[in-house]
Amino acid sequence: MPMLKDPSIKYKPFDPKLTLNDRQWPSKSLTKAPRWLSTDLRDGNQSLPDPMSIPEKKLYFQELVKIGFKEIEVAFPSASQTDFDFTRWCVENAPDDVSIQVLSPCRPDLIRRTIEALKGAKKATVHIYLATSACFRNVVFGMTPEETLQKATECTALVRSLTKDNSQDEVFKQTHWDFEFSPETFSDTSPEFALEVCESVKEAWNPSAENPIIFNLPATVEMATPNVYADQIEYFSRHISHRETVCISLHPHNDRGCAVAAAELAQLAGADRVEGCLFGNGERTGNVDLVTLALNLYTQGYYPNLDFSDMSKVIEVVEKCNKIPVHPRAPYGGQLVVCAFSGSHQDAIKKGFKKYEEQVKSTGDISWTMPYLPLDPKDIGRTYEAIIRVNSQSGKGGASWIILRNLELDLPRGLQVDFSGRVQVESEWKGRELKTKEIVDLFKDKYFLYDVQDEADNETVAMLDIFNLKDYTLTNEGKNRSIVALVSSKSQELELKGLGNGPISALANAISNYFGITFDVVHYNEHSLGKDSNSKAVGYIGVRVGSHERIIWGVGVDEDVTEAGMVALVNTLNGCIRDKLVKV
Ligand SMILES: CC(=O)SCCNC(=O)CCNC(=O)[C@H](O)C(C)(C)COP(=O)(O)OP(=O)(O)OC[C@H]1O[C@@H](n2cnc3c(N)ncnc32)[C@H](O)[C@@H]1OP(=O)(O)O
Ligand SMILES: CC(C)C(=O)C(=O)O
Repeated sequence: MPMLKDPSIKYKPFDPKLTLNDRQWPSKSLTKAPRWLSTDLRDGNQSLPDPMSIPEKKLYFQELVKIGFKEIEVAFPSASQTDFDFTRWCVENAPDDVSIQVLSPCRPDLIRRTIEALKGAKKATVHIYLATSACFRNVVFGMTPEETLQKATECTALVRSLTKDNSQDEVFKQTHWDFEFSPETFSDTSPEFALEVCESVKEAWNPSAENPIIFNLPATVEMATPNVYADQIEYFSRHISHRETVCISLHPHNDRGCAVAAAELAQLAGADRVEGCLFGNGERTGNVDLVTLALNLYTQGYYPNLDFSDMSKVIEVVEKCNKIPVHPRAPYGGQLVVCAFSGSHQDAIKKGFKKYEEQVKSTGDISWTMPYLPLDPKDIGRTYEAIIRVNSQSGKGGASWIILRNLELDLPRGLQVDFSGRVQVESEWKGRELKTKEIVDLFKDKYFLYDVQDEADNETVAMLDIFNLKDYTLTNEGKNRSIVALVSSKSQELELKGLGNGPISALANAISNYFGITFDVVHYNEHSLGKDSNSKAVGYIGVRVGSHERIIWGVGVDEDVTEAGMVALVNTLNGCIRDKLVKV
C-alpha cells in the first residue's frame, strides 16, 4: 500500500509562520509587465538530462533576445568549461541593452571564476545564492542562522570588491554591474530571518534607487497555496528598508502546479521582476512558465514586453535545444490549445468568427469576444485553418468550417448537416481525425464539384459517368420560362424539356418529365466566390425526389449565377442516380 490512508503521520500542513491580517494584495490587479529574466540557459539547462551544447545555447540565446528579454541568466560559469565559454560568447555578442546574468554559490573560489567569465561585459548581473531555511541549514550545510548571515554578507562584499568597487582593473570599470542575491528556499524560510539576511546583504552591497539590488525570493520548492507565497512577498516588500533601492524578484517552481498563480499573486503583493523559463522547463516540475505569464497579461490588454508573434518558431527552438517536447496542451503555445475537435466547440467558434469578421468589417472594432478562445490565434502566428479539426466527435460546424476556409463555400445549414453525416461515417471508419485535404476531397466527391479544367477531375467525371449541363435555351412563355437543356455523360446525352416560373424550376420540371418522377426544389441559395470582378458564383440546391424524405443536395459553380444554380441542379440529379433514387 504505497499511499498512506493517514498521510498526516508523514506529511504536515505547511506553517508559513506569518500572520498578515492586513494584507493588501487581494484587492489589487495586474496592470503592467514585470521585469522578466529568462533562466532557461541556467535553471532550465541544469535540469536537462542532456544539457545544451554551445551551438544550442547560442540558438536559444538569440531566440530569447528576439522575443525581447533584456535580462538573461546565461550560465553557472563555475560549473563547467562549456558554461564558462558560453558566458564569454554572451559577453562578446549580447546586444548593448541586454544584461547577462550568471549564478554562483556562496563559495569564494567559484565567485572569482564566475566574475572572471564576465570580463568586458557591457551589462552584467552577478547572482549568488545561499539557502536560508531551517531544513537546508540543518540538513545540507550544518550552519547556524548567524553563520548563514555571515556567509551571505561576506560573499556579497567579495562580489562588490570584484565588480563595482574593482578599481584595479580598467575593463571591469566599463561594465554596468548589477547584483542579485537569492535566499534560496525563501518559501520555506522564516520571513523574519529572510529579511534579516537580506538587510545585511543590502548593507554590504550598498544599492541606490538608480541601481537597486535584486532580491530574488525563490519558491525553490513550492510549499503551499499561492496566497501563502503572496503573503510572504508582501511581508518582505513592506518590511525591507529603503524599498526604493530594492527590486523584488520572484523565482517560483511548480511542485504543486501553481507556479503561474503564485507568480501572479506575488506580483500583486509587490514583486517587480519574475524569473522563469519558456514553457516551464526547469528543476522537477519546472520553473514558472514565462509564456503563460506574458500572454495572460496580453489577453487582459497589457503588452507584456515579450513578443510571441512567431510561436511556432519559439517552440521549434525550445524543443530542439531542451530535447523535451512542448506539451500539446501547454497554455497558449501548445499545438492543440487552439484546435477544437468537438461539435459544440466548433459550432460556437465558427459562429464567433462569423460575428467577429462582420464586426471588424462593419465597424473596424477589433475587440475580441470569442467563445472558447481567449487569444486570437493570429496574434501568435497561428492560422485560423488550424483551429477546427475534424474527427468522430465533430458536428456539422467542423466540416463546414473547413469547406468555408478552403473552398470559400458558405454551406446552407441543411447541406452542412448532410455533409457532416458523410464526414462522420468516414472518420469513424478510419478511426482517426480527417485531414483538411481528405475533407475537401470528400466534399468534392459527394457533391460532384469537379473542375472541367482539371485533367484528373475530367477522368473521374468520365469514369463515374456523371452528367454535365452541356447547353440550354430558355424562352419566355407568358409569365413562364420554357427550357430545352442538353445534359451529357460519357455514355449518353439527354434532351430535357420543361416549363417553370424561372430557369431552375423549368429545369427541375424537365428532369421530372424525363424520368417520370417528382423532382421538387425545396432549397435554393447562392453567393459570390472571390472579391474581384472575375469572381464566380456558387449555387446550392436541395431537392426532394418522389416520396423520399431525404433531401438530395447539389452544388454548382459558374461565372454566371443562374448557370451555377442549374449546374447544382444537374448535380442533384447525379446524386439521385448514384443513390439509386432515379434510374437512368
Ligand atoms: C536551486 C538551484 O537551482 S541552485 C543552482 C544549482 N545548480 C547547480 O548546482 C549546477 C552547477 N553545479 C555544479 O556544477 C557543481 O555543483 C559545482 C561546480 C557548483 C560544485 O561542485 P562540487 O564542488 O563538486 O560540489 P557538489 O556539487 O558536490 O556539492 C555542493 C557543495 O556546495 C555546497 N553548497 C551548495 N549550495 C551552496 C551555496 N549556495 N553556497 C555555498 N555552498 C553551497 C554544498 O553544501 C556542498 O558542500 P560540501 O561539499 O562541503 O558538502
Ligand atoms: C538559485 C535559486 C534562485 C534557484 O534556482 C532556486 O531557488 O530555485
